[in-house]
Amino acid sequence: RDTVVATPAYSYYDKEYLCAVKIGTPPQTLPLDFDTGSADLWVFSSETPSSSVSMGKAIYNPKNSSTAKLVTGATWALTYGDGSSSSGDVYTDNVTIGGLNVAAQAVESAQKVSSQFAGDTALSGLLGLAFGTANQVKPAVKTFFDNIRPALPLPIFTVNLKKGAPGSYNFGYIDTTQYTGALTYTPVTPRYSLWEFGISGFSIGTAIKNSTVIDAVADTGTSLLLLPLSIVKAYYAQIAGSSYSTNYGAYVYPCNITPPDFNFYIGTAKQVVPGRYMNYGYISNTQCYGGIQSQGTLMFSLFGDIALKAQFVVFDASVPRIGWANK
Ligand SMILES: Cc1cc(CN)n(C)n1
Repeated sequence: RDTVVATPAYSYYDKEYLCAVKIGTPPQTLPLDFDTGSADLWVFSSETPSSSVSMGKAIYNPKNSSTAKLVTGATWALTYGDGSSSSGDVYTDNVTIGGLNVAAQAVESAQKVSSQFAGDTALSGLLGLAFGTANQVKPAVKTFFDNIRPALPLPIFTVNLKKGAPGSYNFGYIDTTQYTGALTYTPVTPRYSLWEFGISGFSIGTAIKNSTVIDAVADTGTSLLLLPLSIVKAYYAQIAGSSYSTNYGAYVYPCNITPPDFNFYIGTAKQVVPGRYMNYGYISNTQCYGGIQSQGTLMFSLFGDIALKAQFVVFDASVPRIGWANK
């Protein structure tokens, strides 16, 4: 069964989830951040300035791989929603995830990385799982999922991230033991080549449902749950002692309080993000960084890891559609 373990890095607050990916011959294993919010597979490599490569970080060295081939003239450059960036050139090489192997997968080698990546001692790159039309290589290359898709029994992958514990990405099948209740599907509109879907409403704690359609993107590469400011304000209004910290540019709350659940609705199905999942880390002895924050000027809400770790999610490219279940 083609599954790969997703281990939380900085597991106190689950900043990101990393999966072991084997690249080259003989295989070089790198921990990559699987990101449904982007479509490039890029890695720290022997071409990355050593000043940007933290001690002990696994890198890809194409010179040590008998199956590596430079893609002459191909280049890439990425800037993510949080302002981080990277760029470089491109090789093809053997890439294996779980039991799945792609012989000539485009592997984007970083010749430049921004300070956020240089300062991240855990990850060795990203593996994009958004739609291939978002790939930033010139000329464009295929994502791992697009390459492996014809070999899968079903054109899907599932995401089962967990709070402070390893979860899993499964390719081509649904493990029905990974969730409770029913899976509820809703269409995906890949307007921006992203896994963009509509939720039919939300509720805070035990309050009744607010029926309002919200445009959202499921993004495993984003740590938080980013929502419209009006909803964020209504949420923190339920937490005595919470406030907006201009210092952090974020809502914070007293760590000794368990926040209310945040519930979102897929059709009529209620999907729960438990309040105990909302602690994104201590910023002092008493104040904690909230897992729900404002989406600001973004044209959609971002359902990042704070929401995803409470759910079992099916990313189904056949329609496309996305399926949600509590667990
Ligand atoms: C590195 C990275 C990935 C993502 C989500 N797609 N962000 C916001 N930053």
